[in-house]
Amino acid sequence: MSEHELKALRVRIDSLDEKILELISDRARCAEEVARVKMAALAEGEVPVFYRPEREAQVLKRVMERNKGPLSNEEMARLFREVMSSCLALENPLKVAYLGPEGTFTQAAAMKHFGHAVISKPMAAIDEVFREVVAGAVNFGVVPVENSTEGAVNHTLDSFLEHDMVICGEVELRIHHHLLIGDNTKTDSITRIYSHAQSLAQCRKWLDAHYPNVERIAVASNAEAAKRVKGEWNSAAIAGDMAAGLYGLERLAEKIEDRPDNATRFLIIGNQEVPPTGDDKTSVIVSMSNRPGALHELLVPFHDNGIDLTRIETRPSRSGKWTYVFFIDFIGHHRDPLIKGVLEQISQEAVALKVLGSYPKAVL
Ligand SMILES: O=C(O)C(=O)C[C@]1(C(=O)O)C=C[C@@H](O)C=C1
Repeated sequence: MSEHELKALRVRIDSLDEKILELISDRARCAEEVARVKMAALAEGEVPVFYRPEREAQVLKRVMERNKGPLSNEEMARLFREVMSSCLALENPLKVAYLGPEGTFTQAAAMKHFGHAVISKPMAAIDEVFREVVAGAVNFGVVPVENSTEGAVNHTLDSFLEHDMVICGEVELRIHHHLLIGDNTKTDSITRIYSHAQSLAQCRKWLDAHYPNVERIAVASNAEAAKRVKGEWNSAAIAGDMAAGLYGLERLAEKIEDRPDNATRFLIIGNQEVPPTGDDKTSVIVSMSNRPGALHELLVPFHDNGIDLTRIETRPSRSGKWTYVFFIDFIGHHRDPLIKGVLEQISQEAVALKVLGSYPKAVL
């Protein structure tokens, strides 16, 4: 390509950027107007709701449907995600707590869901994320709930039994683990590998094949593992891109997870009910009496009404030894008449039924 051609293309890019800049500013001014309208419509004592996950899901879906390339739908939606995040911050910046410390996959999930224009607060444990939301110190919390290789995150499920919380959204994140080392690491003398227990489990086969005799040490988070490696010459960590970047570590081996489709699902918890979008999921907790056929009775109404169950998990209940509660996720919104009917049917048979929330299916 000649210098002349390159120059001409850059002039075109500059002119397009000016237009994009103007359009983004117009959009931001529109969001400011939206905030004004929302405030004006408030009844006395009513609290304004600036964040509208159902609307955000619609905006992102529309972008993906209309996108003609060359950028992929996901890439384009990510750009709009950030534009919307900045527009919302103009209306009212959100405070979001997540399972920290900085550099965890949960932080990456929080950024994927809310964009970067939020005030984020790392918490030391899942239960603390719940408490922070209950106390009203933040608007929303982000916690992991299941991994495609290792299954349920029991701390999160159990926290729902203790706190009254609304699930306002879900995020799915592809999890890629790397073996990370610091500037001082002697690669032929590695005697210990740090990571979170779930990540060690997700890379078990790779570790058996490549580092069979190296001690595996479970620590509180992948970010904590990365932090430790910085000060030790004989250790490595298993963690993701965010932790590697944060602590300036090098990738000795990339994408070492045993399953290439390894993914984790996270939930957004808050106090805000989310209206239907037409493409929603609902999560409920049900406890049944301990008698033969109880689980069958619970599942029949879903089957009879053709409702798609996406997940069912059992946890010990807090009310007695060998009694259980079921966490069930299914497609639909609890305000849909069909779902309403099914939930009424179930509550007649159940000891207790609690709707944890209906929320838009993950868009990205
Ligand atoms: O439509 C709204 O209610 C807005 O506040 C605007 C907007 C946006 O930028 O599109 C911003 C924040 C909301 O979470 C949803 C959408």
